[in-house]
Amino acid sequence: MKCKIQKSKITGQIICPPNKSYTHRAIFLASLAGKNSTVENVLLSADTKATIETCKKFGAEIEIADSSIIVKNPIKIGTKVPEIDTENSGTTMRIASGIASLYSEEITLTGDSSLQKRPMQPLLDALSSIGAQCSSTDGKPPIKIKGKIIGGEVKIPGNFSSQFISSLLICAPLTEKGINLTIEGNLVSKPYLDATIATMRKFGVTVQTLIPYKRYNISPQIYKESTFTVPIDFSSLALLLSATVLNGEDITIKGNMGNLPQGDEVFIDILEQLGVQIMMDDEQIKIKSPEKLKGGKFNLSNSPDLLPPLAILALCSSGPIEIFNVKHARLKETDRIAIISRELVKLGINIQEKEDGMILEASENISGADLISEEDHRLFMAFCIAGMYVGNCTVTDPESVKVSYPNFVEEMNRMGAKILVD
Ligand SMILES: O=C(O)C1=C[C@@H](OP(=O)(O)O)[C@@H](O)[C@H](O)C1
Ligand SMILES: C=C(OP(=O)(O)O)C(=O)O
Repeated sequence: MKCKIQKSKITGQIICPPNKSYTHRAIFLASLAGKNSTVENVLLSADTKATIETCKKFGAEIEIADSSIIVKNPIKIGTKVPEIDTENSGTTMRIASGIASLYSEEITLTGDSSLQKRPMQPLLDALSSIGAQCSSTDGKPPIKIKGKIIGGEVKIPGNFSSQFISSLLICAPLTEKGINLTIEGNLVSKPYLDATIATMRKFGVTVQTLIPYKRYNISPQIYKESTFTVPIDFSSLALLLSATVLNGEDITIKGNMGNLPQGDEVFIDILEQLGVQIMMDDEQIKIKSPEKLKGGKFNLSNSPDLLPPLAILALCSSGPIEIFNVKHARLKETDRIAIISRELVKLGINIQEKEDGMILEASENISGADLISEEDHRLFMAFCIAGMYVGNCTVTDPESVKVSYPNFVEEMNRMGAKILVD
């Protein structure tokens, strides 16, 4: 499928969707805690439904009521678990692998064709070092894990994905000895580790930070019942803000900002650096954009999901936008550095692709094109927003939005966008 996009302006109010990363974490931890643990304001999307289904396969009994989920009975470690399919969700696959290693029976975890290209080996090596038997084809899903891990000293490289470390942190308290974790080299996507630790704390488990982003100790503990409220998603907010900069007239974005760590909050600073004025409080955000942005250099090591919404802002920048330190964006649903470089050039943006990022500068000749989003939700949404600015575009794979922002197209059209799904 693809959609046709005409030049269009959006206006009015929009509610930012709930956070995907916190929804995943809270569902897993509520499922480990049980006893009517509740997650409120959940994001119900394909990825988070994959997490709910995964927890059910681990034996949890979960009820969905409007925008909440309630865990009636917890994950039963030790029961027979059927094959788990985490579909397109890297977060589900990585966190579920840690939980699977707590079982003595072999568990198979698989995913869709995109997930089958994403790395797992560093996590499998770490789990193997404390007693799991793991196998895979080429270090990628499908994988088989047979525990059970007993805990102890674990080392893991930090330069692929913070999700491996989140996975180890989450299963650590349920091991016999607990885990002493050392992260080797520079850790990418650091704020996601803070998000994991903050969620664990809300479910009654303490992580002892010996050296931030380097060494952690987690003693044996149990997850306690809790009620967790999910804040808005700053990665989705970044897309809405880019849409507002490029195409917005008097937009108010609403939602509970919360006070939990979210690395993608840095998009607000990035916009300010580009020359945008921000007016925000705990419940809403409005912006005022200049005719042309200033351009600048941006380190996205801690916030790789900002790459698509930032890259499209080159369309209205007078100076170049340079993005660096985000090589790990090549390991997402697609190689986002390669696909953005390949596609945005079709609109008339000059792009210099680098191993760890890119430099983008709009040419004099911006014009519509047929963009291929390779079924990557963040690329689809960013390309649509670019299409609304440029006009006369088509973008493939509108159904991919189900992963993180299921009503994105409807919401944009409600506000005045002209996105026609074929
Ligand atoms: O833990 C998480 O919720 C996530 C961590 C990040 O991945 P990496 O740590 O692999 O960079 C991010 O890109 C992803 O969208 C969600
Ligand atoms: C990379 C992403 O998620 P995941 O790793 O969970 O697939 C994303 O949402 O951009």
